Amino acid sequence: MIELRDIYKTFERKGQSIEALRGVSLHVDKGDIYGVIGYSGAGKSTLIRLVNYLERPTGGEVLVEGEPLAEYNPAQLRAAKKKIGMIFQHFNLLESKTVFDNIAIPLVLLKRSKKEIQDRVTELLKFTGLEDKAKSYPKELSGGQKQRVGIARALATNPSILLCDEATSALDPQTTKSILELLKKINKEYNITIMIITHEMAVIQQICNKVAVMEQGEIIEQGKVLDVFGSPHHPTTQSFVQTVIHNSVPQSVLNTLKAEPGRRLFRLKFVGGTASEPIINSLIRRFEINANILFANMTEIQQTTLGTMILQLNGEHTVIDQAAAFIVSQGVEIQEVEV
Ligand SMILES: Nc1ncnc2c1ncn2[C@@H]1O[C@H](COP(=O)(O)OP(=O)(O)OP(=O)(O)O)[C@@H](O)[C@H]1O
Repeated sequence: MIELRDIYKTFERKGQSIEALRGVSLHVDKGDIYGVIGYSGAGKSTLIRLVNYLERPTGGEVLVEGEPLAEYNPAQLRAAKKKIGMIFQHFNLLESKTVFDNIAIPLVLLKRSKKEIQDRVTELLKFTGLEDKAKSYPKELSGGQKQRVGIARALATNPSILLCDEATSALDPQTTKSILELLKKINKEYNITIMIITHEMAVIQQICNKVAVMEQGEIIEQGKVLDVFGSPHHPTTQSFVQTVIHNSVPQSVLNTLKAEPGRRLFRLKFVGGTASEPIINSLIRRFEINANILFANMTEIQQTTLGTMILQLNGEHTVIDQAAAFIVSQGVEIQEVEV
């Protein structure tokens, strides 16, 4: 659907070269909600702007639905771009036009008939929950409503891809949630593939099925959201994941544990069904150990429960080893934490 092959992008400014992207490859399948996350300056905006050819790569290939955009003449490129809608952090609405007219802009540019424009805009106003705002001006709308207008405008030409550039960064958490729900609905009901860039892991958690983590122009980790959240490898990914899944033991607790020899600490990870199994109960019944749950947390990602637990086990060394092996046999990942 969208393929970036070994993309390089260098900006030249005041005699200086800035390498915004360095060998980025990624593949977005039809139906994906693909999230790209990274700190400021990682290269996310540059990357998403390459997909609809607002930027051209210095090296590498961009394929959208198999089409090599670099080889297209301007007319072909315009036709290809019709399949791609885009929404922005600051909405980019025309203040002098009503909501209806803002949504109609892409259709007017394509010289569609009045009737067609009326029908399509009316449908989109309904879909985005803006029926009563058709005659309002952007300055009369809340941030969430403005973004709904931006979304309706992006959908006007029936695109197959929707690109979202920090679409919820200017919104409060509740409004963010409702906009993300709308994006999910667009993905499901209109079967539109979505690519979203963000610096908030909560956005990835709420709607994406796949994620790529960027740092300094490179993708440092990518995969299914559940896999990346469950086992983040790179320290930057780990720190993003920690913003939504708190699984580290506070230093003050670690300090008290140091004074207790013979006790060992483990981090457990439960995925899906194992999260609801009474494993700790079985553990205490089977082995001569004491178990102390220091921390436990459950998160839902892609309709799957991901649980983490910090468990302190007290008993004989070999018995604790057996208990740990039992936990593994129950399909739970376990890792000893050094204190
Ligand atoms: N038009 C440009 N001219 C020169 N340098 C640019 C240009 N656009 C981006 N850059 C540089 O490329 C790098 C990546 O920028 P980019 O905006 O893609 O990052 P980002 O991850 O989207 O960051 P942010 O979240 O702050 O927007 C930065 O060092 C930036 O200064």
